[in-house]
Amino acid sequence: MARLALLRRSSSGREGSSTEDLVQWVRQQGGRVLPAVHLQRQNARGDLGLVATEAVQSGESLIALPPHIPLSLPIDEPALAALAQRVPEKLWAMKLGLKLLAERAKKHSFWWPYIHKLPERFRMPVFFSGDEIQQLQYPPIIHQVKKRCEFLLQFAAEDIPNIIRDRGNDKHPFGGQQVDASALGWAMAAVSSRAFCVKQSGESDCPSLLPLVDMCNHSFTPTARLVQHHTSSAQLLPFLEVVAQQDLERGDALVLDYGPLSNDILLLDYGFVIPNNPHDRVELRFELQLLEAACFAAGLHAPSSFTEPAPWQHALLVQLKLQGPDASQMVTLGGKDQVDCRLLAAVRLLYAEDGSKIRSIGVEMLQSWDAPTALLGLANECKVLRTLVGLCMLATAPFPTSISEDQDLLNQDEISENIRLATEFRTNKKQLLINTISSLQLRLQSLTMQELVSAPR
Ligand SMILES: C[S@@+](CC[C@H](N)C(=O)[O-])C[C@H]1O[C@@H](n2cnc3c(N)ncnc32)[C@H](O)[C@@H]1O
Repeated sequence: MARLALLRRSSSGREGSSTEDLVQWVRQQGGRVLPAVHLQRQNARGDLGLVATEAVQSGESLIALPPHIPLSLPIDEPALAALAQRVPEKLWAMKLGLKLLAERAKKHSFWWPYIHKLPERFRMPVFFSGDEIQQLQYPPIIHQVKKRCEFLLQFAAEDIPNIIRDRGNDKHPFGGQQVDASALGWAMAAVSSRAFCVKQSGESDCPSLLPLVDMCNHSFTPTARLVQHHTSSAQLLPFLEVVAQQDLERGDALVLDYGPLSNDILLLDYGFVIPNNPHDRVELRFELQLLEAACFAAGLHAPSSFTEPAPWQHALLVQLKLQGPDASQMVTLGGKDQVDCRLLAAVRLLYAEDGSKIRSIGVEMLQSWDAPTALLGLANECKVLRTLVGLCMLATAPFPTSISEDQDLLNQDEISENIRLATEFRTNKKQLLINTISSLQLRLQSLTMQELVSAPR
């Protein structure tokens, strides 16, 4: 796969300028920034973040933006709008990214003080080399990264030249400047890692870049929150506000919760991962052959239903949308519930001898761990748990390195940032599977105890 060259920008960028410029610009534009709020460099890489330099009380307004400051859709220029229409809906960040690129190309863009403060490089895996992408070791994410790279390369090589040819050079969407796959990748990464969903006047949600607010880093235990006020554009303040979520001490970071995001999304869209992320999962495609292999891995004999489900079992798998024309076969391992509820129900029903009990308890209940006793009997539930453990073991197979090998690599100072990120990503996935195996085994132990207690003497 072709590597996207790192973007070179003509301006001096964020490294050459004061962190106060952006705060001053927001104030000049009618925004409010509490004097205690400061933009600071976080590390040698030049990453920025907001901190409180004095104590702040919970509920205090930290930043307030008027409605004209956010950079958001729609796109007014026809050539750019036509280009944005060619972007698939799920790559929404690219649509706003096109507008960001067009503004960056303008000599006197209103948003220049903001654009100039954006990072020059991003750490998302679309900027990795082919080998670094392979180091992620997790097929679903490798697939997504390759698709994004292909899109960027194709959009730069075909869609942009086609629009310029159709519309003429005088209506060039980027003011005559050449935009290659690397520049597109920069814009998509800038938007995906910084845009917030904001309600527009028509009440529809719209991704928007919020200058200064987007200098808040992420935490699942945030110290601040974003509040949107309903205001007409005639009213100046406040439109969007960052409010202290708790009392802040001098030196506390202003961190927002970006949402319940998995490490897949954090890596692809933000270029970082969170260890023990409660929203992370491992994805699998539901296939009976895989479940059969999981039985064997768990040392169980797979009943014939695993190769040929009875008609009533097939009907229930269709109802769970794991088989049939409307099937969506992606299921997950990990998280609070340990496994996808549809997967739990499927394994339970495949081990059941007849459908009468399931009909009485209902397919909803079959998907839940909440029943006080084993739903279809202790023997059934033990086999279900062992099969799910076997499935987790199989899910570790695509990872060629062990967690301890990953740790050894992470302990080396000289590894590149990309390899470090890829290794952190894959080791977290493996840890998630190990945690899931432990939780399932704990359930199994407690069931075995119940079985012993209830067994006739
Ligand atoms: C909305 S921006 C926040 C400001 C950013 N630090 C900057 O220098 O412009 C989001 C980016 O900040 C970084 N970031 C935010 N929260 C982070 C976290 N908890 N751990 C690591 N990086 C984080 C990531 O690079 C992410 O793409």
